[in-house]
Amino acid sequence: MSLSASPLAITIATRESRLALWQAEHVRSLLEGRGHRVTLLGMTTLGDQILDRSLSKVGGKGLFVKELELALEDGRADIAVHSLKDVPMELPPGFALACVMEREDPRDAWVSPHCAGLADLPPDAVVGTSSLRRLVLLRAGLDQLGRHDVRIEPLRGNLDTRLRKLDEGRYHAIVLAAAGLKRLGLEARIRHIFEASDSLPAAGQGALGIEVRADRSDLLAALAPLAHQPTWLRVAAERTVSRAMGGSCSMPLAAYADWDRSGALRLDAAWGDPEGRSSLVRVGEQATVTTLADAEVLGERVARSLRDAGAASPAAEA
Ligand SMILES: NCc1[nH]cc(CCC(=O)O)c1CC(=O)O
Repeated sequence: MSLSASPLAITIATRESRLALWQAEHVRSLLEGRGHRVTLLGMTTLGDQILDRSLSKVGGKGLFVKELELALEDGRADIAVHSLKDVPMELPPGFALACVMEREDPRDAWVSPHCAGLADLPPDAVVGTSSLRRLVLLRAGLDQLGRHDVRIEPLRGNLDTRLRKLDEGRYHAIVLAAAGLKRLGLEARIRHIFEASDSLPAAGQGALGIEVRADRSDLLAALAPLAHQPTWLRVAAERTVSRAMGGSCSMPLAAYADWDRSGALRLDAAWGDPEGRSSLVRVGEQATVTTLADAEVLGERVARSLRDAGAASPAAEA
């Protein structure tokens, strides 16, 4: 039995930020290495155009994904490469996640020209971040240090834009995904990487997923060898927590899974009240996980624990 699918001509739909292009090129080279012919189709999505408002206010993650899906639907492209963090928990009918690839560093990074970390910030400092998750986790860390003077301000734009805003002096420090910085060769800008215990990552952070039309069995076969099963199981557990909590990027939710020394999957989750009315809720559980279904059971359990511990779904908040 041959494991290799027959060579295909594959067009990749991609956003045009430097990070998105790096990711698409990465998949291109892996597919070319397996004998496929690959073309890139660059596209600007609504999410890339809206830079002045917080994404959570204008419709969330789907903004980065929808236009690429249209290109798959009408046949202009065959596959779309996504940062899994930006992919909604439920894909629209007719689409499938063909594979999840090996994870880059999933942690958050602290970037600052003058400050080594939270404890090092000058009085009334301003820290930039685009995510509610980072906001509530940073707030909790700052509260622990008694730093009620520090302000956390929104920061939007692609990676280069965010770094430029830091360099212009608008922030003392910013917090970003380490994965993006590392992929673009910007690792030298990282002053500090938060351990998961200090800034629990978002579901899927650092992992890439490839989306196809569900009826393209030729592509499903061609992409299967790019899958990294240990990553897939981790992010399946994480994404289940988000889905069970009704998660979108308007919810300050973290979910992070990793294998422990015994080979079990340990899943941690955190939820914070963006208005700061209640303190951070944090839970964690582990289970033996060998299938996607096992991962989802663990994710459901952790979501239930979060709710039992006081985390609220959007409906309950309204
Ligand atoms: N929300 C934007 C986004 N989507 C994916 C990444 C980084 C890389 C990744 O998680 O794969 C980023 C930037 C960031 O959060 O700083």
